[in-house]
Amino acid sequence: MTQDIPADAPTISPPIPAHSWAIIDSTLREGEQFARGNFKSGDKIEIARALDAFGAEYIELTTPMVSSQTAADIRQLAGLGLKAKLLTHVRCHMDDVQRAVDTGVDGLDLLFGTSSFLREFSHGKNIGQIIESAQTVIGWIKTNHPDLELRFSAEDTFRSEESDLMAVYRAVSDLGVHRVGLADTVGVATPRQVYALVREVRNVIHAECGIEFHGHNDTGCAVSNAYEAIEAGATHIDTTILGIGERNGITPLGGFLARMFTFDPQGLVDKYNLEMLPQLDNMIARMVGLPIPWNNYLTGEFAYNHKAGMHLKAIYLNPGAYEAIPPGAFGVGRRIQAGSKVTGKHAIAYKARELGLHYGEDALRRVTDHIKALAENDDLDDAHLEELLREWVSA
Ligand SMILES: CC(=O)SCCNC(=O)CCNC(=O)[C@H](O)C(C)(C)COP(=O)(O)OP(=O)(O)OC[C@H]1O[C@@H](n2cnc3c(N)ncnc32)[C@H](O)[C@@H]1OP(=O)(O)O
Ligand SMILES: O=C(O)CCC(=O)C(=O)O
Ligand SMILES: [Mg+2]
Repeated sequence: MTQDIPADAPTISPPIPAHSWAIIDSTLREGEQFARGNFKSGDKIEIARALDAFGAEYIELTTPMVSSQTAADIRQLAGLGLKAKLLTHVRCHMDDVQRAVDTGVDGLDLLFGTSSFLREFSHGKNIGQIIESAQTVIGWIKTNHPDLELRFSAEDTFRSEESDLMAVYRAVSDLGVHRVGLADTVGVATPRQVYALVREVRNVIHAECGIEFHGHNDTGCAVSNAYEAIEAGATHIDTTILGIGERNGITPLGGFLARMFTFDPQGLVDKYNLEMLPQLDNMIARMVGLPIPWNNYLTGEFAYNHKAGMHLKAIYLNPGAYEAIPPGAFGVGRRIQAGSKVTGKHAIAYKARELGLHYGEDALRRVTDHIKALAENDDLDDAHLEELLREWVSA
């Protein structure tokens, strides 16, 4: 983590210092719930080591209740001696917790659905019973495993009654959990709702208790909602590499980092090995057998493609004119696509100069018009463009 960001990297206000929040990467939990997420023991080690080298503060693992192989994998991951803290995600139930405390993880992420949907159709408990279970389970852990980091999340938070939520969060905070979790389980929350609810929860929990946000992307708000949670005082954000998870997934690590980079670029560089992002995205794309989407944040094939003449003129002078984030900070390069009908004379002049070719003003106009006409129905690739520019000079 030694790279420096360019002096002209843009920042926007309000500044949100990177040290005020941490990532809980859930590729090895939520990611296992993705349609194509079925990680073998070796894959899990590769993912955990890569996230650790990247600098993720926490890695969340699925519950040991899944299978005896999963429990063995958790034990193996916990024995790797990673810097990242390992958490396992379990139901608020003594059977799960007793299995989890034997795995050697650093903490448990407990959850209980609080919305009427989940109370009726998932577990059948009312709010009083949920609080009683939390008291039993958390009380037992605090007595028998006081070193474990504990989080309690109200699953489907944003479709739960506010008064129910506040009763649950107040109770678990009184029981001494380290964090409470707000989960937008079906991806329905708006950024404004997330902001307001995090602020409200902040008022009912103890000052030293952290707030975690987990956001699904069903309505395209997973990154904005994570950002709003932090702005309102959340301390931990759940991500997965490429955003993989149930349905269309959760806040993607890359998209979240892109968002936060604009507030405190140096803070991110100090915390994370950002240049590893392409390696992380490629690793998961390979393991799930799908390509990185072309428009993926930062690492998509065309995430840094510049094409229009007006853009290209400015990009050559200062890339910051059309880039919020310098691609080099995340180990990716930009592409200049000069051979299209939307190109302009400045782009063609720059391209020619790179080849050691120079045109007068009239010739530049003519060659530009020629290229635009040729590309009317099909863009020219770089090789074709270069050939044409050389021919034009020698003609
Ligand atoms: C939104 C989320 O992503 S939540 C996390 C989801 N993660 C997982 O489901 C982990 C993988 N799951 C599994 O391997 C299995 O579902 C297991 C091992 C957890 C449970 O398997 P089964 O015993 O076969 O039960 P099944 O999955 O059919 O049903 C869920 C059970 O959990 C119970 N349950 C649901 N939420 C909770 C909770 N927060 N605390 C306690 N129990 C819960 C349900 O009541 C139901 O138990 P029941 O049969 O006694 O009513
Ligand atoms: O435990 C949590 O906070 C989140 C669980 C989950 O995956 C969800 O609600 O979508
Ligand atoms: Mg989820």
